[in-house]
Amino acid sequence: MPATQEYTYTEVKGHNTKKDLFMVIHDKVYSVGSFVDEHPGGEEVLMDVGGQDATDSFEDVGHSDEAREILEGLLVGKLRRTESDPKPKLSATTTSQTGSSTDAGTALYAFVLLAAIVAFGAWKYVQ
Ligand code: HEM
Repeated sequence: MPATQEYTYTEVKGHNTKKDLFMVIHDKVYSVGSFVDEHPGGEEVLMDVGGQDATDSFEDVGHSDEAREILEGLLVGKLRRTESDPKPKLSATTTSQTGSSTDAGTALYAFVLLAAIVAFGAWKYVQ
């Protein structure tokens, strides 16, 4: 099947059995039936997201490049969204990165403040 084939969300939903399992990751449609038994993370998790958008589940695990290569081999087409379809899922990475940069900023601020106090103490000491 050519990778340019388009599927609607309703069509993807119809493929939710172990042998005929479709899932959507980053708006692309994958047919994972042949891989279910080989998945190192087990068949259960794949069945849970069968016929659905699995972008979050797939990215949350932090799959390796090898996993992404396998994924490309399972590609059957792309998703054609209609008005009533669920919105595209965003990767959680962006949010957590913003969080950690704020933490780093706070730590730097505290460090500079502490260094100033120590410098002031040292200056007083030598007077
Ligand atoms: C067709 C899509 C998927 C492919 C090709 C795939 C492939 C793989 C591969 C190759 C691994 C071994 C570790 C690695 O290389 O990263 C792995 C591990 C894992 N996968 Fe997936 N995966 C897919 C979808 C999912 C989904 C939707 C979930 C849902 C939660 C999931 C959960 C896991 C877990 C929990 C592990 C860790 C297993 C362990 O280390 O014990 N995977 N997957």
